[in-house]
Amino acid sequence: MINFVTTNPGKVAEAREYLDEPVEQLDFDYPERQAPDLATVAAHGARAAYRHAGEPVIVDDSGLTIDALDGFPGPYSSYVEDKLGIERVWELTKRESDHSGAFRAVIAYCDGEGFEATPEPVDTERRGQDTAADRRGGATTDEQVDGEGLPVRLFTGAARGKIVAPRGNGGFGFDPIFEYDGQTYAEMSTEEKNAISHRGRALAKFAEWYETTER
Ligand SMILES: O=c1[nH]c(=O)c2ncn([C@@H]3O[C@H](COP(=O)(O)OP(=O)(O)OP(=O)(O)O)[C@@H](O)[C@H]3O)c2[nH]1
Repeated sequence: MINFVTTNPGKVAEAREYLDEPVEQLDFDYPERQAPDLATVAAHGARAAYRHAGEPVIVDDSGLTIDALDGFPGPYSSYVEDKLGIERVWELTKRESDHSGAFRAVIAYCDGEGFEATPEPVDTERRGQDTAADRRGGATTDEQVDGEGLPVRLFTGAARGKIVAPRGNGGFGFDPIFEYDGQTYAEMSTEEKNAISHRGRALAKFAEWYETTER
């Protein structure tokens, strides 16, 4: 059983669809650290979530980056969704000539144990927001991320697409304004979205590692 610590049931639904292992949602709003990269936020969150749960956990920190807006809203996606809403994010993007953007997800696993440091290859598909912490990928130690004393393993995924006027009723968050290969995420089934999405790609890497690693 995997404890997915998140307040977002949309993330859990995708993980359940993807992973063979049962996924339990632990609805705990861990304190989110403000940082310019998702990896730092996810690693910090996984430590806090592990301390809260006392059992192995995963957390996901994800966000939308819009190229013409210099990667906005990035790690602040949740806040921007809450305060501006997706319609206004589309309005901001509409004025620009370049509508391209990317979704990125970092899944962080923490079980209080150490890992061998074997960095994973990084997605080549993304642009902008590619910080040193992101590039490191793979196993991290506290010193490598933020010196808080618990090792965390990171799995990243990215999908590039286009910001469009809202379409579709499925999914959650920014799904209606993110188009990949002619369809918005909100027009796809969970299965279709998982096959190509940022989270699906991160989940694939996590699943491969989780299923083949003795813990
Ligand atoms: O349309 C979307 N399709 C996706 O696949 C997706 N993945 C993430 N997001 C949005 O990006 C922010 C993440 O913020 P976030 O990682 O802090 O999560 P959150 O605040 O929703 O929950 P929690 O896990 O932190 O409790 C939130 O605004 C999410 O709605 C998505 N939007």
